[in-house]
Amino acid sequence: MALLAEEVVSLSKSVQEMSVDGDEPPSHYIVKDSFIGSADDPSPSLCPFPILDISHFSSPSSSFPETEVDKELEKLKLALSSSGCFQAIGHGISSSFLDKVRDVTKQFFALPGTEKQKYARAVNESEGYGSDRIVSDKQVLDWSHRLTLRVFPEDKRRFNLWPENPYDFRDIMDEYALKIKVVTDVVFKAMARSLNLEENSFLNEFGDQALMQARFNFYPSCSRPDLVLGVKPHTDRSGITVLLQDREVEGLQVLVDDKWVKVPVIPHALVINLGDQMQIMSNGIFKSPVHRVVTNSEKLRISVALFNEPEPENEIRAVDGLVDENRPRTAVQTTTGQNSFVCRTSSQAAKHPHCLTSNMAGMPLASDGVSLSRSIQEMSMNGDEPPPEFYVKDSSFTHTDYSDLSASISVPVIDISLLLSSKDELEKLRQALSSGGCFQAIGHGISNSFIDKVREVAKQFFGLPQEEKQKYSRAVNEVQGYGHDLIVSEKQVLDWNSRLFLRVFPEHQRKLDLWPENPNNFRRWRNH
Ligand SMILES: O=C(O)CCC(=O)C(=O)O
Ligand SMILES: [Fe+2]
Repeated sequence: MALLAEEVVSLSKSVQEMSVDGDEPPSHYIVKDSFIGSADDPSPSLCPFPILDISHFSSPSSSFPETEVDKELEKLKLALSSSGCFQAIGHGISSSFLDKVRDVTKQFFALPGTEKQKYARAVNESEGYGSDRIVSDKQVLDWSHRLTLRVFPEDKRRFNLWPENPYDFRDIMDEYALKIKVVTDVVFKAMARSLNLEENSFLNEFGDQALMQARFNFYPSCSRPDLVLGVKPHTDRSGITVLLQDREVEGLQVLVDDKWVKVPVIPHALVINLGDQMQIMSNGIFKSPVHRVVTNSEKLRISVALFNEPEPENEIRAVDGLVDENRPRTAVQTTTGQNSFVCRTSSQAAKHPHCLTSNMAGMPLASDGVSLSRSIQEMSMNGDEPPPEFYVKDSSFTHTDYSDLSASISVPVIDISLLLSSKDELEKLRQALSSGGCFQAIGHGISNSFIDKVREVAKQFFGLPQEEKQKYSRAVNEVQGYGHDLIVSEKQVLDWNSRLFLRVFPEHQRKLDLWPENPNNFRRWRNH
C-alpha cells in the first residue's frame, strides 16, 4: 500500500507543528484498535512501584540499623520481581539540579526546528535528534520527538550532536551522567545483595566500558490523546533505565497484571525500571516491564531516560549464583562486534505471564536429522563465544538502535471469554488477525497455576542431561521428537534453540514413545 499524497504531506509536518496548530492526528499516528483505554491510578498503599530510599544501600550503610537495610532490600527484590519498576529517593541529587536537567531539556526542544535540525539523526544512525524512523507504511508512529546521545564511555561521545544551545546543556548533562553512574552502581550492588549474591555480581558484568545512552523525550500536547501514544508499548533492552519524569505532567504507564497502571509523578524521585538484559542476568527473577507513554490534550511533557548496558563485548547471561539444576539458564544474549542475537524462552511480545500468544504460523519447521557436535544448551552453559557462524544473524538485524524499540508493533491483548458477547472484542480480533496476525489471549479459562505447571515441565525437560533428552530424538525425516534445525546447507542460519515437537491430537496419533517420562508429570495432562 503506497502512501497517498495527502499522507505524505501530513508526515512532513512535525508532531510539534501539528500540536501547535491543533491538528487532528493523521492516520499514521492512530493506534488502530482503540487499545489506549484508561489506566489505573494506584492507591498509595498498593502501588506496585514502591518508593525506595536508596541511601540505605550506599556504603557505608552503617547509619542505618541492619534490619532496616534488610527490609529495604526485601522491598527492592519484591518490586523488581513483580512490576520491575520503583521510584528511587535518597539518591543524593538535589531537586534543584534535577530541575536544571529538565529545564535544559525543555529549552532544547523549544528551539526553532532549524536549530534542532543541526543535531538531526542521520539515516541508519541511532544518535541525534528526530522522530520515529519510518520503515513501513503500516507503522503507527509515536507522538514524540527525541534526542539520543551516548554519554558513556566518555571517549565515544559525539559532541557534534550535543546541543550548544542552551549554552549549559553539555555541562549539565555531563554532571548528571556522572551522578547517575553513582546511583546505578549503588542499585546494581543492592540488587545483587537482595538475591544473596556477592555485591559486585551484576556490576562486574557491566564492566569499565559500560554504555550509557541518554534519550531526551518530548511529547507535545495532542488534541486526541485517546487515539495516539507518546511511545507505544515496549520493554527497554537495557540493563536498567533511570528515568527522570516531567516535574508535573504524568504519562508513563506500566503493564501490571494485564492492566495499565500510571507511574505517579514524584518530582524528586528517579524512576528505575528494569530492562531485558537485567532480566536475563537475573535468570528471569527480575522482570523487564512492558510500558508506554500516553499523551495529553493540554500540556507538553518531557522525560530524560538513561539506558545502562554492559560493555558491548560482554555476553549477557544469567550470573552464576542464579543458575542451578532447578533453575537452568533461561536466555542468553551475545554480542559479537556488529552481530548480535537473542535467545529467549519467550518472545518480546509474550511478556505477560498468563497470556497465551496466538499467531498464524505455528507449524513445525523442516525436520532434523544431523545433529551438531555441540548442543545450543551446552554452548550456552559453557558461555561459548563467538557462537558458530551458523547462528549469527545477518548484520541488518542488529538491534542497537534504541529508536527502533519504540517502532515495535504492539500485540493486542484479547479477552476470548468476551468474543461471543462483545462486538468490540470481536472487532479487535478481526483487526489483530488481519494486521499483525498475532494476539495475546486472556480469559481463556486456564488457571495461572496450571499455565505455570506447563512451563515448569517444559523447563524441567530441557534441564535434563543431553543423554536423557536424546531418548526422544527426532528421527531423520520425522517431524516429531527432540532436536534442532536440520542442516541442509553450509550457508544456513540456524535458530538458537532446541525443540520438542509432539502431536497431541488426534489422540490416537500420539507417539507416546516420544513423550518424555521425565519429569514424571509431563504426560499427565489429563486424568491418567
Ligand atoms: O517518557 C517516559 O516516561 C518513558 C520513555 C520510555 O519509555 C523510553 O524512552 O524508553
Ligand atoms: Fe522505555
